[in-house]
Amino acid sequence: MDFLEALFSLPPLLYAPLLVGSLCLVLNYLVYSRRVAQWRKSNIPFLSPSFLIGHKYFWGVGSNSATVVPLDRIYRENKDKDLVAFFIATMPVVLLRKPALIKQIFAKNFDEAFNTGFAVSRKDEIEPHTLSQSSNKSVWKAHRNALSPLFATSRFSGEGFAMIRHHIAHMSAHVEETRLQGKPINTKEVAVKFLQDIICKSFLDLDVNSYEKEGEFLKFLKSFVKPGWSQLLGIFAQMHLQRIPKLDSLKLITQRHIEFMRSLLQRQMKQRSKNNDNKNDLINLLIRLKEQQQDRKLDSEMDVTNEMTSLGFSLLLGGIKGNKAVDNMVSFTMHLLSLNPIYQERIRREVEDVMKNHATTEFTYEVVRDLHFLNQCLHETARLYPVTSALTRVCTEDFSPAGTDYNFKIGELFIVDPYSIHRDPEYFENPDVFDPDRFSPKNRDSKSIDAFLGFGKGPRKCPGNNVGLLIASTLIGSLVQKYEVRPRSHTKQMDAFDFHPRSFAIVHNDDVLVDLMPREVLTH
Ligand code: HEM
Repeated sequence: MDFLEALFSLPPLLYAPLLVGSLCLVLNYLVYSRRVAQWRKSNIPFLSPSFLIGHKYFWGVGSNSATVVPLDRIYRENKDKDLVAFFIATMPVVLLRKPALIKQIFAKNFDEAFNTGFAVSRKDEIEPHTLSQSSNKSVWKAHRNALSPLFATSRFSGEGFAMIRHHIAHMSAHVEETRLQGKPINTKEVAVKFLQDIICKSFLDLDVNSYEKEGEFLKFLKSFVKPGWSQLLGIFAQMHLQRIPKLDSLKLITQRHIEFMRSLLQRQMKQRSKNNDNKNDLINLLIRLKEQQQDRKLDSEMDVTNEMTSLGFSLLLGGIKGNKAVDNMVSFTMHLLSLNPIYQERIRREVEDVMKNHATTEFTYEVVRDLHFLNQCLHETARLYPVTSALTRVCTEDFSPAGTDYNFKIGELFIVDPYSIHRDPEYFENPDVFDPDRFSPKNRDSKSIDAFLGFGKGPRKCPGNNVGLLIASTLIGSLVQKYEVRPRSHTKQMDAFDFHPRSFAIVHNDDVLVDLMPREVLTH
């Protein structure tokens, strides 16, 4: 009593924070103890929370370490377990360690663990309906089916590749100009521009001309991708406070984004109808959808404008994440090739041989499709530097995976850390070494196939991976054919401490610069 009296005799400015702080401590304690009791009952091994702020390894995240660093430490310290639960701040998570259990939950128990955890308030018009964030299985299924023809790489065969060749010429001119000015090549910048131009043209029929002044659309794209504190907070809030309506500024897709996307799609559709073109892209898909509006029974939660906008965002956000994945893949591969000239030479020989087989001297769809060693290099990069530090699923129904005695309850958040699994010697020999031959058909075994998570797992795995690989192969193949790639900014192989500390994605903290030496000069 004396204590309370003393407390309330303080000025409110002093005692209010003390009261709120104490209340938070009590709430935290309740959250922790309830969940720990549930894990104990469900046979899930767990790590007790450190003093009030979850697991202590995460305390440095965002300031001096990337998310993957604490995840990797927890993964390595719990070798004897299939899975281990702990808290990231007050957020309880279950880290799945074993590929067999991951496959079981992500594929066989798909119906019980469908959500990715980024599901947002169902009241939002657009975000809950985009592919990567969808928490409604029937909408997700319909959208994935509708979009699947757009992810087929055969779309780029024949005349479809002419557009890509046009962008190869554009990119090559830009790279050559930079080189002649004596400057290094910024691999990420080259990849982003190449990709952006191709993805926007092939999906939205939009010429964004990334090499020219940054237009309205590129500014719009950029607003999604900058890793910063607000993005980190937004993602955390999204995973943590799913039922609480979020401030617009913390949403990934804000009202401003929605309005921009709606008017962009309408403009493109109008233009298409006027020109009477028939292309196999998103714009045609939306026109067909609109035509079917009368006789089609739309999901009651959505009208056709919202459905079209969310399809646009599905592609764009997937494409942006994909863009990020592809530009990362390209710049990490260029980094690794710059340190391993022997593999550059093998790519060069492969390009020459494949072109000869196809009786051509230029890149075509068929040439790129047959660059198998280059494809192995890209997979090996995705193994060493997977795009995300956490694949996630949320338990949507109570279940026990077959053959285990774990009982998962609704709301349990599963995370998988591809970086740690990919660097576990149990699945990949000499895991820190860049060795593209481990992905050759001869060397691949079911153990490493199950453990490879570069494109995700189960029905929600990446639908755009082949498009991404095709674009990355075209870019790298055409550069390596002409130039020898030498390291400039990163002269040793990067590890987790070179990653951006405020990004959930595994991205470089600095630009990756290389020098390009023309081969004809070198051979003289
Ligand atoms: C080649 C580089 C790429 C990599 C490494 C990559 C990686 C990934 C990963 C790890 C996921 C999460 C899968 C899971 O949770 O199981 C994902 C999902 C997704 N990706 Fe990609 N991606 C790439 C390219 C692309 C491209 C180019 C696009 C689109 C044009 C794209 C569209 C998507 C979409 C829409 C999803 C969400 C799927 C769903 O939830 O149903 N990706 N990607």
